Amino acid sequence: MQILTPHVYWAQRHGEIYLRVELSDAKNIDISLQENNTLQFRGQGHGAKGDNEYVFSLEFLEPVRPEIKHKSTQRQVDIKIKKQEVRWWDRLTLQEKKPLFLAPDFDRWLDESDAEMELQAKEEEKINRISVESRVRKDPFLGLKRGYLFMYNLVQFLGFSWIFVNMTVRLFILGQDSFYDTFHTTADMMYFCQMMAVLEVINPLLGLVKTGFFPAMIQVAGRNVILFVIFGCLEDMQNKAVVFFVFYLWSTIEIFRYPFYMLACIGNEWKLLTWLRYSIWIPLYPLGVVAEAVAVIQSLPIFDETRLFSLPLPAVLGHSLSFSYTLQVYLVLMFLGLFINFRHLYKQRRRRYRSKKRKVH
Ligand SMILES: CCCCCCCCCCCCC[C@@H](O)CC(=O)SCCNC(=O)CCNC(=O)[C@H](O)C(C)(C)COP(=O)(O)OP(=O)(O)OC[C@H]1O[C@@H](n2cnc3c(N)ncnc32)[C@H](O)[C@@H]1OP(=O)(O)O
Repeated sequence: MQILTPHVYWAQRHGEIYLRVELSDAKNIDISLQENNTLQFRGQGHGAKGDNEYVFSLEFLEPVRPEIKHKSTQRQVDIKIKKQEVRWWDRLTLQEKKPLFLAPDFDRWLDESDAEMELQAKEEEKINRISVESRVRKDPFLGLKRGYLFMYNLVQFLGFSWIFVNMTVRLFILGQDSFYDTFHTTADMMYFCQMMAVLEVINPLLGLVKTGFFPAMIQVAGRNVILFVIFGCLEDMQNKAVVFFVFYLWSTIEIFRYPFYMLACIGNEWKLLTWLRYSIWIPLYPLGVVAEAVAVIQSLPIFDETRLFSLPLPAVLGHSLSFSYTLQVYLVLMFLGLFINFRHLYKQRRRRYRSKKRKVH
């Protein structure tokens, strides 16, 4: 039997070296690490020169640990060696000239920065796993909390779906005429959903969800001002077309957001739904704010006329201060709120897609 050298392919990570020896059906494999940090391989199998005994040795650039793992498959022998120190090597062998039988393993090859990202992702995954495990262990009410959130999201989903379907069907049947009685046909359900939405401000305070308190507060307070003060208190506003646009924009986002949360509660994800949840706010949010601003502007003369919620003033300053002035300040706050929440949602979107990308590597 001739003694030959097999083709060997290599790749590294910060902590390990991977060797792939092109030897199929290998047997009598003997791998050892010599004192001079040299790996000796001997084995019989089918290589480039047919069935033979194949041998090679590699003196590593830096010290490696003596425990060497290997696995022989029908196609190859995989060897995993741990580096003594976790760091990137410039090359594999001490001798600068690469042995002829050695080549990079492009199936496993990563350059240093990619390997660093992989390492970071693994580390993050480990930390996440540990924190999830410790949360599960520490929190005996986790099941109850998830159940509550699931039910909350389900109820909101059903509520907003009802509004959305109702408005869509009416739009198809009645056309533009449906704009003017949106409030009378859907307001009760919208009142219910928006009252329930107050829980979205309470949930982060109780630590039930990771949402920021301020973005949730801006969102819920902003909508409730429009629904309960502008539409709810002014009958003249209730049959305006703007109600249709406001309700339609609100319910369009929510029929995707709540099912997304429901799936998250049961540890599931549907990629298309995730994309919709983290994308359609981009056109909808500014449109929603514009629709709400139109509603506020349309309500200003009505508040001036009816003097509803006007602030009594001392006689020298006039009769009373119309609520429309408060609403003009609110109009400015609305665009500030738009800016804060747009930035928040943009960050949430980036966070979601950045961590997803890392997981893929
Ligand atoms: C200071 C005084 C202010 C007074 C107000 C003055 C200004 C008001 C102006 C307001 C303008 C509002 C305009 C608006 O009404 C117009 C519209 O809505 S138009 C329609 C489009 N709208 C939208 O797209 C907004 C929809 N709303 C939201 O997205 C949220 O309400 C918001 C708080 C803005 C952001 O949500 P969140 O921070 O929660 O982001 P995530 O969805 O990524 O969630 C973070 C993690 O928490 C988990 N989570 C959150 N909620 C739940 C839940 N209910 N159940 C289960 N899990 C939940 C979620 O899964 C995420 O977890 P992970 O990171 O692990 O994935």
